[in-house]
Amino acid sequence: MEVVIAPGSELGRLAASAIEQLVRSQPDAVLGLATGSSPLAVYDELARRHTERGLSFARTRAFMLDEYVGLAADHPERYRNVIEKDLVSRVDFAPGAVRGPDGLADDLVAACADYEDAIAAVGGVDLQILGIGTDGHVAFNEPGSSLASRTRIKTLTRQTREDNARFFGGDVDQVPQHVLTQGLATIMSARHLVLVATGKGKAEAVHQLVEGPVSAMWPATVLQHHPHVTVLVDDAAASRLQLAGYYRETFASKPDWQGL
Ligand SMILES: N[C@@H]1[C@@H](O)[C@H](O)[C@@H](COP(=O)(O)O)O[C@@H]1O
Repeated sequence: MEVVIAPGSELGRLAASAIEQLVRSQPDAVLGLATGSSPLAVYDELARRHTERGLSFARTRAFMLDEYVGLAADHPERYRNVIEKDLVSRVDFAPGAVRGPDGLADDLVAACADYEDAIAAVGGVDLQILGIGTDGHVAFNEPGSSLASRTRIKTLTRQTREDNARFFGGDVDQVPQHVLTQGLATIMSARHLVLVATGKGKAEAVHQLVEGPVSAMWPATVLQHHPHVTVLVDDAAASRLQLAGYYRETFASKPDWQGL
């Protein structure tokens, strides 16, 4: 696991560079997209590179991590609509190239299985962008999630609904209780995981993710078993890391050509 501690403004550029390198060398790459505030700087930077440098996603496919169950098709907080606004509408993905779990399906269990099949059918995700919840969830894999889980229905914790209430006018009761989410094993199948976390509120989750014991109580800790993980954090999110000095030194002495 590589930990990079850098100013918030730099984190988006680092993640975007990893994506640019992948997409330029492999235009039909498969990306994994996350919603939430953490990846926004990455998406802003990708949109800028698309406009200014001609970075194209015309042959790239993408899969989203998760979706609320039951939000109307035109609800602004439906993750499919959020990613459309934050990234898809600003670059040049082909129609239908970006997919998410169908939180409006009549048969949610079948929709989860179909989603797993769709990811497998394109050969899996090459680079997955991730955020992390204050309770250590990734996607919507809440504490207690099986470390071997696949895409399925989950019930959100009160904590996550309170954290996400800011997107629903501050009203926690408007945040759906149920979601469809890629499982931890689904996420672990991606070839490169790039997790972005900023702010003091994420410091304990980041400490557990990088330095804690692997446990379903902090679902993100399963990433310690993945061979290629990049954790991009600002100073505040890094503030509880015990080996912060070592991570800083390691990154400072890394040759440029190595990439993330
Ligand atoms: N399902 C999403 C996660 O994918 C995201 O990583 C997390 C953190 O969100 P944010 O980046 O807004 O703090 O919360 C949400 O619940």
